[in-house]
Amino acid sequence: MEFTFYKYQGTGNDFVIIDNRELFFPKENTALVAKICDRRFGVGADGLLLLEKHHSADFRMVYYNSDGNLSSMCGNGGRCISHFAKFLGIISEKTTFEAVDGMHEATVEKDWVSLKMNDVEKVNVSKNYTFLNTGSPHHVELVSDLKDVDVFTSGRNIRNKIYGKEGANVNFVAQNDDAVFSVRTYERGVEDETLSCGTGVTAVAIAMFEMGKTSENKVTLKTPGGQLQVRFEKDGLGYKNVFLEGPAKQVFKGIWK
Ligand SMILES: N[C@@H](CCC[C@H](N)C(=O)O)C(=O)O
Repeated sequence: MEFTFYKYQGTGNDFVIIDNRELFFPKENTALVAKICDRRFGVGADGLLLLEKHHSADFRMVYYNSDGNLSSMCGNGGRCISHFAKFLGIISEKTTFEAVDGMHEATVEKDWVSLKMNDVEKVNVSKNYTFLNTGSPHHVELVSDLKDVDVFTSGRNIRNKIYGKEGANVNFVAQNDDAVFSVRTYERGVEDETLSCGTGVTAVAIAMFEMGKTSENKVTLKTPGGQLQVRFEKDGLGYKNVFLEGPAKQVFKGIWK
């Protein structure tokens, strides 16, 4: 099977994106998705995104983790696919699209994408960590030695021992300044540390506000792959008008054979 694909990265979280408006892609073929995402036998990516037609919105986003399975919302993927929709001429600057967790709005200005995330209903703060869902489930834990954390081993243990079969993504965080945090994330479905996670940094920003670590509602998140901004409004027990903002880039185009 031969088809054109595009490779994108958003702060180092990388994706293969395919224009599937003609519905040619075999969506049930998880082995093919995993092979495309394999860094030695395929293109290599943290995930694969399909752009499809939608009856009322600009497009639909279908997201697979690199293990080949469909998953929950991907924030950096949402920013990259919005950039791709502009590249295809489906949208100009602003878009509304549907993802697995519902409708999203985004604005694309050159290689900078602002993505509206879903409202967060509640944040569970416990003694050693905070858990919340920003479209995907996230464990957030403050650490004193971020650069020395074994993200793979500790992240995998937490993902499996606390969250069981369904799992969760695990974010380790250090505070740099009042509204600046560094984050390293173990991603479920990639089963490794990635260079950045959009729903993860969104979860970190909100968790830090909820825990009283910052009083700012616009937070800078530094990841190993680059810098993102998250802004939000507190709304009762939850959060609304949550925006994830940062760079997204098309890095190459290829033919899968
Ligand atoms: N990289 C993503 C998160 C993708 C989903 C996650 N791996 C999961 O299965 O929960 C992001 O940028 O949000």
